[in-house]
This record gives sequence, C-alpha cells and structure tokens, in this order.
Amino acid sequence: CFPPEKISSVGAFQRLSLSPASKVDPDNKVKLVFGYEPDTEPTVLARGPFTTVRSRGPSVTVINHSNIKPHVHISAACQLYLLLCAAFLFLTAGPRVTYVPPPPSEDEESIFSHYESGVNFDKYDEILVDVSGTNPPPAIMTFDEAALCESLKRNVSKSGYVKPTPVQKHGIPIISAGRDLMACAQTGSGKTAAFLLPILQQLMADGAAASCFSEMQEPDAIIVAPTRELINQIYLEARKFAYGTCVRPVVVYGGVSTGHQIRDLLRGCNVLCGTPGRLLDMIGRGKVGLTKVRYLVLDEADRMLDMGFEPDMRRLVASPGMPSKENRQTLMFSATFPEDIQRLAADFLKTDYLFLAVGIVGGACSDVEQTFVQVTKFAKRDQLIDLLKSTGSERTMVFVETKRQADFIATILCQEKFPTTSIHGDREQWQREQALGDFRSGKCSVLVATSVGARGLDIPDVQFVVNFDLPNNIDEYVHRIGRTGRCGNTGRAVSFYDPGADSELARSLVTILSKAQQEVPSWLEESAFSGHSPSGFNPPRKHFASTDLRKGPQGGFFQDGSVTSQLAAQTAADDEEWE
Ligand SMILES: Nc1ncnc2c1ncn2[C@@H]1O[C@H](COP(=O)(O)OP(=O)(O)OP(=O)(O)O)[C@@H](O)[C@H]1O
Repeated sequence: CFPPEKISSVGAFQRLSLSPASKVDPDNKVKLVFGYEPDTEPTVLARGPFTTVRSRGPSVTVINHSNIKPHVHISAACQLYLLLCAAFLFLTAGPRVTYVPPPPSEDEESIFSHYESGVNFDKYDEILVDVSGTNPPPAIMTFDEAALCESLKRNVSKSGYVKPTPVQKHGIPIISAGRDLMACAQTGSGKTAAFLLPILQQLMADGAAASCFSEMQEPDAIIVAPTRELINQIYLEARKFAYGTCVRPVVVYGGVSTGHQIRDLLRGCNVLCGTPGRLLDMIGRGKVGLTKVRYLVLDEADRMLDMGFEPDMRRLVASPGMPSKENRQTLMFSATFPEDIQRLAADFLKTDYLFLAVGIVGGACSDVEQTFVQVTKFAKRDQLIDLLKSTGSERTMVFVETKRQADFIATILCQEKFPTTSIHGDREQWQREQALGDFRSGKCSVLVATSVGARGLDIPDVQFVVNFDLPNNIDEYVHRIGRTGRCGNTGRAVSFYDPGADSELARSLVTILSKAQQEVPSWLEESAFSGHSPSGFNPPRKHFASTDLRKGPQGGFFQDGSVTSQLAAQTAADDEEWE
C-alpha cells in the first residue's frame, strides 16, 4: 500500500492517506507507521484496531483503512512494545471527562457576596513588611491612592473592601509600576486582590476587550495555580472585579469537559486562569496564543514545585509565542521562599524584581488559636466525635492524611449525625464541587479533606480546623489552619498529636507556635527537645530558606513605609503525598 496516496498536514500532524484500493487484508487490520520520511521506506511497527493514529514531527500518521494489507513484518518485540504503550496510554488517559460544571451565578448579589472582615483586620497594619530590591515604589494607604478606574473602584467597594491589606498596600503599587514581584504573605490576607486589581486596572485603562471572533484566543494575562478549586476561586474573584466591564476572565482546569472549556474560551478571553496541565493542553490545541501575554502570575508557586509542576511551568514560559521575561511582567506568590523558589524566581523574573514579605515568611496567622491534644492513633476517632459534639454546628474542616481515611471519617461522622461531606483527589470533579458547595452553603457543617483542601480555599465562616492527622510538612500545617482566621476574623485549630507518628514535626511546631505568640504545651516542647526528635532546631531541609538571598544593604524592612528590624523565617517540612 505504499507509497501513500497523499500526505497532508493537519495542524502539527501529518496525515498519510492510503489508497482504499490497496490489497485487502482478510483480517481487516490497520498499521501504525513510524519513521516515514520522503524517499525512504516506512517501517510498519504495529497492526491494531486503530481508526486514527497520530504522531508528531517527521513520524507519520496512518488513518484506518480496513482493507489495507500490511506488507512489512512486525517483530514480536515490536508488538510487545506497542502493547505496553497502548496499555500505558489507556491507564494514564482514564475515562473521557464529560463533566460540565454549572455556570456561576449571574446574580449581582451573589457575585459580590462576601463575608465581613473581622475584628483583627486593623491589626494587619502592625504586621512587619519587608520589601527588598532596588527602588520600590511607595506603598499606598487607601484604595483611592491606587487610582482605580470608576468601574473597578465600584466593584472593589461592592466587594466590601474599605481599606487595603498590607500585601495590597505594597503589592498594588509595585505591580502598577510595571515591576516583577515575588511576594510572600500570610494566609487569608488578600493576596488575590493584590495581583488582580493592578492587572485589571491596567487592562481597563488600555481598553482591553474580549473578542469572540478568533479561533485562537490571545489573553493579556495568564494566572496559574496548582489546584482546581483554587484556580476556580481566583477566576470568580477576577470575574467579580471585572463585572460590568469589557474584560473577560475565563477558567480552564482538569476534571471538566475540554470541549465545554474551549467553547467558553472562544467567547473571548483577556484573563486566562488555569491549572498547569489544562492550560498547556489548550495551548497545544492551538486554542490559546501567548504572543499578547503581558502578565504571568504564578500563585502558590511553592506548592506547584511540591506537586511536581516545575517542568510544566518551564514549558509554559518556553512555549512558542510567550514573550521573554524582559517583555512580560511576571508575578510569583508563595507562602514560603525556599531556595528552589528563589531559583525559579531568578529564571522567570527580571533581575530587578522586588521581593515582598508580609509578616513572617511561612508563619501561621496569629488570629488562629492553636491547640494540641496528645492522642494515640486509635483514640483519635472518639476524640474527634467528642470535639465536634462540644463545638455544635460550627463550620469545621477536618484534615486527614489519606483519601481512604477521608471517606472513612466522613462516613463515621455522618453515622454520628454530623452533616458531613468530603473532598479529596479520588472524588470526581463534580463531587468535589458539590462537596464544596454543600459546605459553603451550610448544608454540611463538616468538610473532611486531604491536602487538596489545604491551600487557598476561601470559605466564609470556617470557625474551626481539626488536624485529625498532622501533616508531615510544617508549611502544610500553616496552610491548613489558615482556612480559618481569615481577613481579620478569629478562628480555632485543634491538632491531634500522636507521639508515635508526629515527633518529627515537634520542633517546627514549637517554632510556629512561638512566632504566632501562641502558648506552647510543655509536653510538646519536651518532645521537640528530647532525643526522639531530629537533631538541631529546625533541621535543614531542601526547602528551607527565609528571605531574599539577593538582599543587599538597601534591603530594609518596613512597617507601612518605615524601616524596621530583620524578619526571620523558619519552616521545616518534608514533602507529603499530593493528589
Ligand atoms: N482589603 C480587603 N478588605 C476586605 N476583605 C478583603 C480585602 N482583601 C481581601 N479580602 C477578602 O479576604 C479573604 C481572603 O483573601 P484571599 O483569598 O485573597 O487571601 P490569600 O492571602 O490569597 O489567602 P491564602 O494564602 O489562604 O490563599 C477573601 O474573602 C477576600 O475577598
């Protein structure tokens, strides 16, 4: 059946059309051909029930013709190899995703619904702020000083924002001045608006408007975050601030029908929010062009590294069309600033980027009252039930180590008549979204979660966090308890400390507690400094680092503009399983 009748280009692929008049194979088999180059003999590597087989580059694709007779013998080794490839593809591809999430509400009241900032909101002004790098612009004290355009100002006010938080006071003018930024700030202190407002302001001032007339959308800003729930939340914030303007944010993330997301994308997109994999997929499909990108935001950058997204992030910045770092503005947000994040910052950001640290890098929010209970593994369940009975109907997040454990504990709590739901990586996306919806609406007052719920989730009125299992990573601990005590509100966290399993974390916990001005239980201190714990206070780990390594004499510390003393930061953690 060779030479082929026709070779045509189909996007990045080549299609090799074979003559239907070729000799008939009684088995009706199809051949997979590799290594075809003009004037060379193709090598047939496989036969199988394929309809269309595609491969990139010089290799060639064959379209199924049931009447083709293979004319090259396939060795047994090749057959085995291809069988393994097919099995791998089948296992990794999984079932086709068809879930289409319900559209977010168009109702203005629900778009702008928010919870009130808490009694400690004004205490944010006392937090030490460190800005390092050359010529940082002065901080703003009010949203008026941010010179936002009318519609944005109106949306900010409808969101209940009266005055900026420290990360906004410093972050907004830095971004508006066109500077690259690496920022670390405590949980729940308003990082999302710190990058969204100046970006949206600039796009609105430039008259950016989404166009639905292009098969390839070319966003002005790309925002990347590690988890589906977090990126969706960022998208909803962007949509809220862009309400009533021509700027159109769009979100793409895994677990949802790709076709649905492409259709949404093609309705116009200025600000594209995405998880790394789905974003690269859209770029690979030619639905997203990068040449117009002016802003690239990497939120929770340290978590993206922990989750193994570094290659994806590098692929993104190296993707065809992506402006070089000199020609775009890059903003990275991270709870910690370890060396691998500094390395990434050096690669992705301009050399004169500014480093902004609000509070203690990697420190816990001091509005959360942290309590520890010593309990053995087998007594945890009863302890949890007692605890929940005493807290009544407070909105509570319970963190556990494994997905199976999450289901198990959720079932037990339901049996005990606590309205409970769960979120973890083995649940379908629609189940995850339903669980969050039920928890947000109050239908379920308890949400049992694995680490997937630890970062970034901003759920109103979570009064209580329980670490049923402590994480093996102190950063994770800080993020988990940060689901409460947000935006100046107070919250409580109770952690079950199993001396047999958690002693490795003891010293880091003592550090975190003391820095957040919390009482340190004497038994925890003893455990931290007894021979059972790893030697050395806050043992070094590959992630450890605190402040900007570039810091020179000009790197000062500011408290609303004035130079203060040096911040310290200590985090210690191991990698934990992520889903
Ligand atoms: N200036 C402000 N005034 C009132 N509320 C605000 C202000 N800034 C942010 N908020 C609200 O505070 C809550 C927390 O903000 P956000 O989720 O951006 O925090 P974060 O720093 O990103 O937290 P995390 O580190 O957990 O991701 C949100 O509900 C947000 O709408």
